[in-house]
Amino acid sequence: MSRFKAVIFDLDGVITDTARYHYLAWKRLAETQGVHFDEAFNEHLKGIDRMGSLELILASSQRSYSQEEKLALADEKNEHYKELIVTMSPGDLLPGAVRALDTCRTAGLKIGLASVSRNAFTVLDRLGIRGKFDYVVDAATIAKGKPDPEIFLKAARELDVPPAECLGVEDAVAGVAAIKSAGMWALGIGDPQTLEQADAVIPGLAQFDLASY
Ligand SMILES: O=P(O)(O)OC[C@H]1O[C@@H](O)[C@H](O)[C@@H](O)[C@@H]1O
Ligand SMILES: [Mg+2]
Repeated sequence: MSRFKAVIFDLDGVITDTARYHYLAWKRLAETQGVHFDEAFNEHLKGIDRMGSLELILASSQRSYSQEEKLALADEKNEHYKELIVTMSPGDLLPGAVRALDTCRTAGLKIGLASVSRNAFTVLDRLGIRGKFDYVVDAATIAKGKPDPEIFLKAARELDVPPAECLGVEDAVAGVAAIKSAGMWALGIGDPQTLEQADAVIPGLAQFDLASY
């Protein structure tokens, strides 16, 4: 038995290691603009939507950019990202991901996906797990990205479960903040010091233990 009625998962960095591909694509883009980019800076971009991430990168640039130039740079990054994910397959599911989803299903919980990535449906299809979700938020319908709670609240509403009975799972600082401001219980994936706002933190879904939350 679980005290939750729904579990809402993030995708990138939780279910599959696309966080790595976003990192590589942003790093290349940043370097073409003369902006230094490393893992520490990337940590601030996790969970942030495409244009928001670009703004953070360009804030360190010497020059200013028109809106048209920004859209072109965002497209360039996305084309590179799409090249990186083209070979993805079910073999790219992170350890424990399918078991975690199946555990929630067996326990009778509803399962949602709250990713701000506009590539989320493509990634789910490549991983072969789209059918495991009761509801997947379409990032294109979200006005405010994480850390705003909008995406998690939308998932809860569509799943017809009150936020207080939802467990959110996230690898990003902005994502954990979004879960908490949605009034949900937050399970962090990664480093407890980085994800200090989470209610509990595990290294990965291989350690997911629904009964203990
Ligand atoms: O560019 P996309 O695929 O719409 O992704 C937007 C964001 O999606 C999030 O899931 C990632 O953590 C971010 O790194 C990424 O920028
Ligand atoms: Mg993530």
